Amino acid sequence: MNLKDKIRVISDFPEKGIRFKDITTLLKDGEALHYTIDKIVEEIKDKEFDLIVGPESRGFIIGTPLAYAMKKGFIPVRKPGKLPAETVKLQYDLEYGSDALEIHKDAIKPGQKVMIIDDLLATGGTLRSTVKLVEQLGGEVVGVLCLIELMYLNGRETLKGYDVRSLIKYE
Ligand SMILES: O=P(O)(O)OC[C@H]1O[C@H](OP(=O)(O)OP(=O)(O)O)[C@H](O)[C@@H]1O
Ligand SMILES: Nc1ncnc2[nH]cnc12
Repeated sequence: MNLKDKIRVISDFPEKGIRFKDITTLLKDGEALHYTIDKIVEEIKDKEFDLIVGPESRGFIIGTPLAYAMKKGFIPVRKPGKLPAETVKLQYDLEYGSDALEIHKDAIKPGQKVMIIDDLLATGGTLRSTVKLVEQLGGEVVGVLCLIELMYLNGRETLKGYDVRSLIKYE
């Protein structure tokens, strides 16, 4: 299956000049969704880790079924004000705009091994912040996996030294 064919590209959303990679067309296709999660499992099965961490909101969509398939716990990293217990917070820049992310302080025990998952790597701001939040709690990031990588934005430059993998690349 060619997963790129399942992704819809929408020009000038949410701003002029952005070519938005819309995964809802992949998600609504049961075969494609199943195949996607299986492919990610295959891609990271050489890694040993305790937890999967995913940023809101599309990181939840990919990260939770993956955690289920691999029998790992899932930790949500959320936009500010959403998590109910004590958190640590980080500000970051995006391809369009800026935002902040939070994680529960007690989500990860020092020394636990973490795989970070998201749907898409653009500038790398989101995943870089997610890495920092995990490390602030003493977690060890063993890898970063994104379904889609926008190569032209060089997001992996912000993640130098980490094992960054992606399934679908846009040049
Ligand atoms: O590499 P970056 O430049 O940080 O961009 C990538 C992030 O942008 C999108 O999320 P967004 O913040 O739009 O939130 P959403 O998942 O709730 O739509 C996408 O799901 C990634 O998390
Ligand atoms: N071009 C893009 N398409 C979809 N999601 C994104 N998040 C950041 N940039 C994006």
